[in-house]
Order: sequence, then structure tokens, then C-alpha cells
Amino acid sequence: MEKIRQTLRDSAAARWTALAVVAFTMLCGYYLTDVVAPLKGLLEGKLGWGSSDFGFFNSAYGWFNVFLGMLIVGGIILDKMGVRFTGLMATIIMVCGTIIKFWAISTHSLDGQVWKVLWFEAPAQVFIAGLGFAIFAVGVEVAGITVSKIIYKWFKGKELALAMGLEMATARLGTGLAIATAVPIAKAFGVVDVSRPILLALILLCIGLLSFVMYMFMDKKLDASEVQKTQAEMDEDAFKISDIFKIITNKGWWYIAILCVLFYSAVFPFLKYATDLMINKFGVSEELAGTIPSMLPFGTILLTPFFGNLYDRKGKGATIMIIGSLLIIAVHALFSVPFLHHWIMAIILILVLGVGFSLVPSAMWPSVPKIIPEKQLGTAYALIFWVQNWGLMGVPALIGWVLEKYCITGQVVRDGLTVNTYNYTLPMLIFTGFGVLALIFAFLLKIEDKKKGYGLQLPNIVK
Ligand SMILES: NCCCC[C@H](NC(=O)[C@@H](N)CCCCN)C(=O)O
Repeated sequence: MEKIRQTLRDSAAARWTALAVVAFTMLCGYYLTDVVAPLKGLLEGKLGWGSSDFGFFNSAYGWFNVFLGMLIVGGIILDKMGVRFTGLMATIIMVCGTIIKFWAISTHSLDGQVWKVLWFEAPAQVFIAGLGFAIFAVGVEVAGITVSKIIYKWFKGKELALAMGLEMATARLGTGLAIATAVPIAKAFGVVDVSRPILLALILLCIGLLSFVMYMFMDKKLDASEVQKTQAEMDEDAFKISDIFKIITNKGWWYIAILCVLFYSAVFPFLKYATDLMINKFGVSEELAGTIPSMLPFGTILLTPFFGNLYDRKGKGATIMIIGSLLIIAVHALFSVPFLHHWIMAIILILVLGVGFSLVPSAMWPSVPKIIPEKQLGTAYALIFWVQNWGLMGVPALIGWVLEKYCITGQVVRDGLTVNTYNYTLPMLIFTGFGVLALIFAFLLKIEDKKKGYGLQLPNIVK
């Protein structure tokens, strides 16, 4: 009887260790991504940042990824150069961007300087911190696609969706920790210092970089344990620029990319306004208002791997995405109903949103390799991220504009400051609309899967 060749992938200990190592790098990346959001008030009080400075700084996440197409370049580099080179490059970029950001927030040498770049005017500190964040964002997004490819490399035909779910759960732990620790760290030792949480993030990222270097040794070992390819096979497998055309002419890929931008636009941008929604609609005090939305990342930590495991064993990936989209619609529609304004309702809806936000990603990301061949996977993920980033950048701005133009209901004095009050019905209906469109694309994906036989409804584990 022919003996089946064992590779390092066949060792459960090796592949779960590889996952833990790269997931830790992502945890560090997500920690830095979200560590500044809870500091809005302190940045205003200590550094004089206005809301528009804060919004401008946050938009920096998309400056290079979206407008300069750095994400797409990163995807091509990934498919051409491989996971070791690209992952190392991405983590070094994350560290460099964070050094710039830390310097900008901690220095006094920029005090009092206001710059005008194109049609934007902001304090020099905001520009430089934004530049650092924009550079970091290239690193963290390219690291994200690299890690997706790494997980596929180790887990194809095995617990792929569970592994991706665990990686997302670990990353969301980074988000949860950032939300929970940023303010206490900034206020520690009796002296408020907003640069302190960023310094901690920088230290974490350096450990994340070391962790990735450790992964590189494992990856080398994995390659050595696999059957060596002939030159002809390597030429056949090599990524060509014409592969981009193959990806963007694939209907199934488009359905996933559009579902992704619509679905994530209904969640991440919603989270940016969720605290304000709790205050304005549910009458929650400012001190406690952030607690309810912060339940969302923590809720997804358990559920994303749980649904991933379900997809691995039972299949039904397209159905999982449909159910997740339905839940998002129900939650946002109920948030928009004016007479449902008890805070208990808000908690229930956030928890259900957490279920929806676990269902769709747990099935969507592991479905991409069923539609796109491995050699094009980096570029395919990068292009999906690129489409998604337009939504992550544009939707918060859209909602802010709608609130400002159509939803102001009056003014109140909070902590000595006069602030507007808002009616959130219209923004919540817009988020519901994104959910409805996401549902349509989830159905289209299911139909396409039936036509093309991608196997989205089949289990990922090959027996
Ligand atoms: N292996 C799955 C990777 C995708 C995870 C996904 N990340 C993204 O979509 C990023 N482009 C944006 C992350 C923004 C974080 N604030 C996720 O669900 O996190």
C-alpha cells in the first residue's frame, strides 16, 4: 500500500503553534489600530485636538492603502515574493509607522504649528501622527492578507475556518484590550500622558515583529517538508500580473468583495458612532456609554471560532453569510425604531450584532480560497481589503454628514460644554440599508456557488 507523505502541516502541534505565533502579531497590530479611539477626550483636553482633527487623524488609515493602492501592491508582492518576505516587510512597516506616531504625540517641538496640505488644515502634530498611522495601516493590512495566506498554507483541507476564526478572535482581543486599557494607562501614575498607551503598543509591536521572525523559521521548515516542485511546476505556479485580470473577472470574487464592503460598512463605522447612539437614544450616561458597544468585540472572541468550526465540519458557508446578514438587518432596523429606547434593548441588540458579526467573517474569509487559486490568493485578499477600505473610510464620513445636516434635535450642556443632540433614526436606516444590500449579495453568492460548484456549502475538512 502506498504510504501517504507526511509534511509539517500534518503535525497538529506545528500548525496550531504557527497559528498562535502569527495571530499574536495580529493582536499587536489591532491593539495599535484601536488604541487611540478611546483617547478622544484626552487628546482634546491635553493636546487641543478638535473633533475634526480626530476624524482627520483616523481617516489616515486609508490614505496610502486606498489612494496609493498600497494594499494592492502588497498583495502582488505577497504572491510574487511569498509570506516570509512580505510578512517581515509588513511588520517592520507597522513598527516604523508607530515610531513616527509616538514621536508626534510625545514631542513638544511641533506645538503651535498649523499646516495646510492640499485643502486640509490641521496642527502639524495631527499631520505627523496621521502620517505615522497611514504608514502603520499599510503594514497592518498587508500583514492581515499575509496571515490569511499563511493560515491557508497550513490548514487547507483541515480546520481552515476554525483557524481563521481563532486568528480573528485573537485580533479582536487586541481591539478589546486597546479599548479597555488605553485610558487607564494614559492616566496611570497620577500624570495624564496620552503617548503612554502608544508607547506600550510600540513595545507590543516589537514583540509581534520578533514573533513573526520566529514564524519565518517554521515556514522554512514547512517548505522543506513539502514535496519540492520542479522548475516547470514553479513557472506554472508563479503569479503573473495577468492574474489580476482573472480575479476581477470572477463573478464569485466580486460577490464576496461587495458583500465584504457592505457588511463591514454596517459594523465598523457603526461602532464609531455607537457610544454617541447610546447617549442620544438610550439615555446612557457618558461614563457608561462605551461599555455597551465594547461588549461586541469581546462577544465575537468566542463565537467567531465557534462558527468557523461549524463551517469546517458541516459546511453551509453561504447560508452562514445569509443568516449573519439577516441578523445585521434586524439589529439596525430595531435600533432605528424611535420608541425602543430602553438600555436593556441596546445591550440585547449589541449582543445579537455580535452573533451576526461572528457569522459572516467566520464563513466569508475561508470561502475565498474556494473561489480563487492559491497562487492568486494574496492579491485576491488584498483586492477585497481594498474594496472594503473604501467603505471603512467613506461610511463614517457619510454618517457624520447626515447627522450634522439632518439629525440635530437641539443642544445640551455636558461637562460644561454645549453639545448637539441627535436623532439617530436616519443613520440607523442607512446602516439597515447596507445590511439589506449585503443580504442580496450573500444570496447572489449562494446562487453563483450552485452554478459554478465552488463548494461553499461543503465542509472544509477533507476526510
Ligand atoms: N483571516 C481573515 C482576515 C480578515 C479579518 C478582518 N480584517 C479586515 O477586514 C481588515 N481589512 C480591517 C480591519 C480593521 C480593524 N479595525 C476582520 O474581521 O478583522
